[in-house]
Amino acid sequence: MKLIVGIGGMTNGGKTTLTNSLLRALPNCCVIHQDDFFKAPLFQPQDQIAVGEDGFKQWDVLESLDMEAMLDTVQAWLSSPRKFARAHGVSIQPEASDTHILLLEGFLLYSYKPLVDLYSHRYFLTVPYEECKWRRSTRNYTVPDPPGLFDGHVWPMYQKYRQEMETNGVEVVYLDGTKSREKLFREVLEDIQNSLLNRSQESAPSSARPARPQGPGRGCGHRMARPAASQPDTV
Ligand SMILES: Nc1ncnc2c1ncn2[C@@H]1O[C@H](COP(=O)(O)OP(=O)(O)O)[C@@H](O)[C@H]1O
Ligand SMILES: NC(=O)c1ccc[n+]([C@@H]2O[C@H](COP(=O)(O)O)[C@@H](O)[C@H]2O)c1
Ligand SMILES: [Mg+2]
Repeated sequence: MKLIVGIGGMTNGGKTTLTNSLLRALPNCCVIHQDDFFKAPLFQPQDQIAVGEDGFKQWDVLESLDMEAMLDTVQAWLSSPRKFARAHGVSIQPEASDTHILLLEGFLLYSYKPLVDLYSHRYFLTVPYEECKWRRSTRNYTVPDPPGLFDGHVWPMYQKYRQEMETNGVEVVYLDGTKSREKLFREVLEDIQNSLLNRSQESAPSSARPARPQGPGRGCGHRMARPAASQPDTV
């Protein structure tokens, strides 16, 4: 069984933190970070990040990422998760050797069409504008934010891509990034574990299947919904 889990959402929503915790807890789990696909490799002055009319380098647009290369990496995992795991130093747990999980983590995961239907789960972390801006001001990116980048480029691009995602009807599970790290981790871990359980029961012979629990409360999968206007960002 192969599961591709997207940990997406806004910059500084807590994606990398959550992903690292899940990576340690899930069996046979590999990760691909979208940040590794910026068209600006470290220590390479000739990067391909355009400068916009606003004067800012356009880091937060899809064209600044080599999404074809990211897709190729996902395809490599899909064609042989064992080989991929071995190459990335992930050892296969014998008691779960048929389960393979790939975490995709990044701020524009659901805006690239060839990837959108490959996810088994699409999570989307958000925090309010003020919290996002504050967290961002404490970060040290490889290329430091110039003054005004957040309000002039980062936030408007976040709003544009999220709006597009909603207009295109991409279904995501929203996660409140102001919850504690532990709470978010438990919530998502439980959700993924439930779907592993459900899938293994579905593939088992019907005589061997235990009865399923009824009603809500099985993880947070029931909150998978079309993005609605009830998810505003407080600016
Ligand atoms: N649940 C949380 N509550 C409070 N702060 C958090 C939480 N998750 C992450 N952070 C902090 O927010 C900042 C951004 O987290 P990070 O995981 O790097 O976000 P992202 O990858 O979405 O940009 C870091 O300083 C991190 O320690
Ligand atoms: N990794 C890099 O090379 C690099 C450089 C400049 C800006 N960034 C920023 O990284 C952000 C995405 O990463 P986070 O979602 O972890 O914040 C984008 O908002 C972008 O502005 C990354
Ligand atoms: Mg990150």
